[in-house]
Amino acid sequence: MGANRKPSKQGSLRAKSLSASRPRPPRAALSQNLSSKATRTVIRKHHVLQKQLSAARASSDQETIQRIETEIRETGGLTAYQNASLVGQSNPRGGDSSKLLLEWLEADLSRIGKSGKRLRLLEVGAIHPRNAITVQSAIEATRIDLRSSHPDIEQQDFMDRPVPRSEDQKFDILSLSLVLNYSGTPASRGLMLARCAQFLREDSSQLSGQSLKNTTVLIPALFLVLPLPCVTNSRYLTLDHLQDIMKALGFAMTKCKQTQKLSYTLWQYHHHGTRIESNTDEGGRLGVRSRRFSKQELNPGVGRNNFCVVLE
Ligand SMILES: C[S@@+](CC[C@H](N)C(=O)[O-])C[C@H]1O[C@@H](n2cnc3c(N)ncnc32)[C@H](O)[C@@H]1O
Repeated sequence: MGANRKPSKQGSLRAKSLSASRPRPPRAALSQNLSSKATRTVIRKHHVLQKQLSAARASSDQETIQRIETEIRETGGLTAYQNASLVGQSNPRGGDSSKLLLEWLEADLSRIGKSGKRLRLLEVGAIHPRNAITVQSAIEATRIDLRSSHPDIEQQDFMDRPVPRSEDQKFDILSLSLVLNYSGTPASRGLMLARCAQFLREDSSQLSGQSLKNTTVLIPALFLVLPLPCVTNSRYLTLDHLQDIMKALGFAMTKCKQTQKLSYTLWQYHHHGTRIESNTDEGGRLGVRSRRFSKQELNPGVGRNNFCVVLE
């Protein structure tokens, strides 16, 4: 599917909470005594506590920080959250989101595969080391997560990962599937998106061994998966607004798919975003200023959620 600024479900007035967007768990989960209701409760509770923790940290409220940290521990912490999320990666729920990423990148992958080279991919928020990407020989994957459940997953906060200093250390593909919505504040989400740009190669065309100009090339690319209500039922974010933010960071949306629960998008990185705009001061001197996106009510109404991304 090609880029589509207004997919059919965009702007739907049906009120949906973010937690309702979590896909239902498979039978296997039920046999592990993790009912669909329990799964949703664990995920929702963890998100609420993370958000409260971010707010408490922002105001340096030590007492509240300690209380919330204790509550997170007592409710099973990141381990319980990841287990509940793993249920969502199973086939009955729609499965592993990386399958769609590979489908979208099929042409690029086949070209790269023929050249004998490999694309570098960074998967942020990898709760499991095996997914569709594992069996794709044209991809060399690096996996990170706040909590690693396997030796093939590096335990690391993406926000603390050192920014690559050379093009060689950068990636052709970044995957953030259900990770941006984990970030607790609008500003931290903006920072996370801005950070993605710093990890992507400015030009992936050298990989094919020949010029890729005049062909459909989607890399370097960011694969972003969000719960659908983040972009269809938020007071502060729409897909159009997200595209404006991403454009300022140097990204253009090339693919978009929306299911009942999730929004999948692919963004090609163009390196020169509009975030830094040239301007002149009163004396006519040329300077630069950073383009800002603040919290702005775009979609008023009851029953909406408050998911928001700002660029400060
Ligand atoms: C809901 S799970 C998503 C897992 C998987 N990507 C999927 O699509 O099903 C979110 C994961 O992202 C991880 N995560 C959130 N923020 C992160 C960050 N800043 N750096 C690394 N991992 C992060 C969490 O620890 C959690 O394991």
